[in-house]
Amino acid sequence: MNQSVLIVEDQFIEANDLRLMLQKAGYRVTGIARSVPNALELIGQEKPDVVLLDIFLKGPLTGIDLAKQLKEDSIPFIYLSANSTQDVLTAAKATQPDGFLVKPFREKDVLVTLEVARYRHEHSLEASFRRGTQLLKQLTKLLADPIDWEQKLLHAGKAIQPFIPFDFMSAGLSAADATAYTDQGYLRIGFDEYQLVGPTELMVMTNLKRHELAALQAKTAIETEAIWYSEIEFKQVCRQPSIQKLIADTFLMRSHLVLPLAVPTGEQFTFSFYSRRPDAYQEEHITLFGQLKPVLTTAVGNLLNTSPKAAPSILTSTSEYVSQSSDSPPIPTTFEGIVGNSHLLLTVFDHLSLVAPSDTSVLILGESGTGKERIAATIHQLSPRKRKPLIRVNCATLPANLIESELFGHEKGSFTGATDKRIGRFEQADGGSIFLDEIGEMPVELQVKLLRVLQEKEIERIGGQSSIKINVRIIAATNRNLEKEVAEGRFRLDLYYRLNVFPIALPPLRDRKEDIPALVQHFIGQYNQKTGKKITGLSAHALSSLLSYHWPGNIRELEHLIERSVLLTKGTLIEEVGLPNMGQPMLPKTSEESRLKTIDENERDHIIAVLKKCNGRIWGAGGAAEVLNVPPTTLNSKMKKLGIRKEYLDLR
Ligand SMILES: Nc1ncnc2c1ncn2[C@@H]1O[C@H](COP(=O)(O)OP(=O)(O)OP(=O)(O)O)[C@@H](O)[C@H]1O
Repeated sequence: MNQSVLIVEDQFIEANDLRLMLQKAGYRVTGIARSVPNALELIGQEKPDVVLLDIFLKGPLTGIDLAKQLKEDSIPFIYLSANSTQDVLTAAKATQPDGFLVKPFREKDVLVTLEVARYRHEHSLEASFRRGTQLLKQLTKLLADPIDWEQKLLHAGKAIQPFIPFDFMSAGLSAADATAYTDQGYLRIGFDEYQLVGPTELMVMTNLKRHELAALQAKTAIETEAIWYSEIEFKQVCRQPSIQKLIADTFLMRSHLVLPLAVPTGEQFTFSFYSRRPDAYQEEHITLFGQLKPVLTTAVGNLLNTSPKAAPSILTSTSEYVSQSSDSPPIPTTFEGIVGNSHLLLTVFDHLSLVAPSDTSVLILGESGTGKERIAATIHQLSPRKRKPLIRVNCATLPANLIESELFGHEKGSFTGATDKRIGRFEQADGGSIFLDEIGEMPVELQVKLLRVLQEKEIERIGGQSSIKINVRIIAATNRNLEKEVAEGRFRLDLYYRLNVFPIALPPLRDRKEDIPALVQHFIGQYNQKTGKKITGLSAHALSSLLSYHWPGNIRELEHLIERSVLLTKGTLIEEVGLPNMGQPMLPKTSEESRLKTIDENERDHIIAVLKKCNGRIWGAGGAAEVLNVPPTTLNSKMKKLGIRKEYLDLR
C-alpha cells in the first residue's frame, strides 16, 4: 500500500507544491492542515504514516506543540523549516524529529528524507520492542532467584539501567497515610557499582532525623500514573519540600521518572528514577515500563512476602544476570583502557553496552581527544564481530583523489596509476567493522556512495563491472557539528540521518573534571612503565591547577602533559605541571623554564608560531605546511599528537 502523508503547512503554495510532488512519487496525501487543531482533526480521521510539519503555523500553537502529540501517538514526523533561530531549532530538536527539511527544498531531498524517516522509525520501533523483550527475559529470571529482596531490587536496577538510565533509583510501597519513609535507594557510584541508600543511610547523608524524614514523606505527592519530568518541570516539583527535592538536592539530580505499580495486595509500589542529566527521561521509558508491568507486578507481589534481610552498604557486581546474546562477548563491568567514573562517562558506558552487541551503525560525537577512537575499538571488541578486523579510515588525512579507491578499491587499469587491482577498506573489513574517523571531512561526492553502502550493503570497485556484497558494521566519528555541516551544505542530510541511528556523545574533559585524578594516575602508571620511573602522583598544587584548566585538547592533551611531566620529574612526585596560559598575555619565559623545554614542547611552540603567522591556514600556498615544508597531512597528525587545536590559537 502507498505510504500516506499529512502535510501541516500554512503557506498555501508551498503545501500544494508538496502535495503534487508527493503524489507524483506515489505517496497518498491524507490532507493539508494549516493549524495544529486542524491537523489533530485530520489525524483523528485517518492516522498518516508520516507527517511533514512546518514549525510556524496559523494560530498560537506551533509545529513543536504538535510534535509532542505525534511522538505520543508514535507517528514519525519531519520538520519543514525556513531558516529558524537557534532557540527554535533547539526546541524542535528536543522533540526528536525523524528528519528535517530546510526550505526551499528540492524534490529529491523531500523523497529521500521521507524514505529515511520511515527507515529510522521502523528501526526504532523494532529496537524498542527488542529492548522490551530482552529486559523482560532478564527480569523474569533474576526476580525468581532465591536471594534477599534488597539484592533482587539491586539486580533489577542493574538490568534496567541500560534501558532506563539512572543515577539514583528508589523503590518501595507508597501510601498516602505513610508514617515513615521506608524506600530502598541505590546510588550509582561506578559502571556496575551501587551504594545502598536506605532510610538509615539517607538520614546520615542528609543529617535529618527519622521523624523529619517521615514529615517529608507525608508532604510528598504520590503519583498514581507513570510520569517523567525533564529539568525545568523537575525544578517546579522541587519548589515544595518533599522526598524528591531531598534526593535532588543531596545527589544533584536533574530529571526524574516515576513508575507506579498496583500490586496484588491492593497496595501501590513505586519505582522512582533520578538522573543527573537534564533530559534523561522520555515517553519511550513509560512505554517500555508498560511492557514490563506484568512481570514486575508478580515479582513485587512475591518480594513483599519475603522478609527483608540486611544488605551490605556497598554492593558490587555479579553480572551473571545481565546475560547477552550467546555470540557476543559478555559486557564487562569495567571497560578496558577507558578510565573514569563521572556520571557522563557512565552514560557512555550504558550506551556502549546497549549498542555494542548489535549491528547498528554508531556515530561517535565529541571534541578532538575525547576518546572517540578508543570507544570505537571498544564497540568492536564487545561485538560478535570481534574476531574479524576493525579497519580504521581517517577521512581527514586521505587525499581527496585517493579516498574513493582507498575505501572501495579499484580494478587494474581503471585509472592512470592503477597498475594493480586494489582491495578497498570496506572489503578488508568484511565480516568486521569499519571505523570512519572524521566523517565530517568526507568529500560530498563520496558521501552519496557511502549512503549506498549503508542502504544496499554493497560496493563497487572503481572500474568494476559489478557490485560486491559486503557485511560491515559502520562506526563513524566526528568532532564537527554535523547538523551545522548539513545546514551549510557540506554534509548530506540523508547520510546524516542514516549514520545518526545511534549517536554516542563523548563529553569534553572540562565537563567531567572529577575523572582527572584517575586519568592522571592511569597515565602516570603508563609512562612509569615506559620510562622505568617510580612516580607516585601529583602534588596538591599541581592537581588543583589541572582541575582549574579548561582542557581544549581533552584527554589527549592531559596524556601529553603527564608524559612530559613524568619525563621532567626527578623525584617521585610531580610538583609542577606546565599548563599553557590560554587567553592570557604570554609572559617572557624565565631561563629556568626555557632550560626545561622538551623537544616536543619546542616543536609545539614552533608550529603554533607558524600557524599564527599563516592565520591558522594549514593547506595551500602560504599555508603552515608549505612554510614548514611538510605535507599538510603530516602537519595535521603532528598537531593532533601535540594537542594543538586551531580554534585555540588566538589568531587576533
Ligand atoms: N577514558 C579514557 N581513559 C584513558 N585514556 C583515554 C580515554 N579516552 C581517551 N584516552 C586516550 O586519549 C588519547 C586520545 O583518544 P582518541 O584518539 O581516542 O581521541 P579522539 O576523540 O579519537 O581524537 P581525534 O578526534 O583527535 O581523533 C588516546 O591516547 C586514548 O588512548
